[in-house]
Amino acid sequence: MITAADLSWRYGAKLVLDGVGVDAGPGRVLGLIGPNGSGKTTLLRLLYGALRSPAGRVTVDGDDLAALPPREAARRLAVVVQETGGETALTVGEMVLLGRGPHLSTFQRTSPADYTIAAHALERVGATRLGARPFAALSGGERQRVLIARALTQQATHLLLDEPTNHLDIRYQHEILQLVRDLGTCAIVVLHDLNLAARYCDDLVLLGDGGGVVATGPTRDVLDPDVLQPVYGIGIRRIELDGHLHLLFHPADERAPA
Ligand SMILES: Nc1ncnc2c1ncn2[C@@H]1O[C@H](COP(=O)(O)OP(=O)(O)OP(=O)(O)O)[C@@H](O)[C@H]1O
Repeated sequence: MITAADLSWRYGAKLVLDGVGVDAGPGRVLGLIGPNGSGKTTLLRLLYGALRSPAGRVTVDGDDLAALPPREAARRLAVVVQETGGETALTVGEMVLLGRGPHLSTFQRTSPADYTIAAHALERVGATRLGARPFAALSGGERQRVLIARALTQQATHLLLDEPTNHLDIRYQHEILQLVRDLGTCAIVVLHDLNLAARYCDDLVLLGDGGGVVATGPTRDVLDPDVLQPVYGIGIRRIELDGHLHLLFHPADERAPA
């Protein structure tokens, strides 16, 4: 469970987040959505402690994140962000094994059990065949899957992901988000694709341009065209198909009749 209240952030004079709260319950997948520049990545960084809000606080299972020793924080929070390790000389297998770091004491070497955990994680993201390749030589989508495998290897109790479907083809977009769901751990995920959010998130936080939360709550409540249209500035229709909610988008000059 991750909760946060009253978070704010400025880049210079620009107020990006103002009094933002987040409530990610145990075993639930919380999506952070909103237009470009609304502060999703900044909020995620506040939630995993890369940035420290001048006010408010973030708690992980009730403990203040700012007070957790780094190793303990890393056992609780696994983070998958964009553009990680592009210049590294590590192989994929070595990269994934780094996820065991928070579980090893200083100078302790990885054990066969650690290798098994890493191999299993690579298998879960469909990347076993990449194990011996240099990480830096992978495509964007392959890298993304390997970084998710590293997060799984970390066996943290919470997972935070920034646009994990970026670079992934349509099959892996669904497979990775289904995997996140199946893990059953508390996850917070920045997503642009509202239809992926509809399918895989239990709850959503919708950020607007003004630095605040426009709507928050169960996914079906937040993905309301009346709520979304003014925020994204595009016509939106909502349909139900095969038991799933889908959104259809219409630029202003093609607005479908209600
Ligand atoms: N290091 C920085 N220095 C100055 N401004 C920044 C910095 N990082 C982000 N910003 C600005 O803060 C605002 C929020 O950025 P952020 O990346 O959090 O938004 P986002 O919702 O994740 O955007 P996107 O959907 O485009 O990825 C943007 O206006 C961005 O230009």
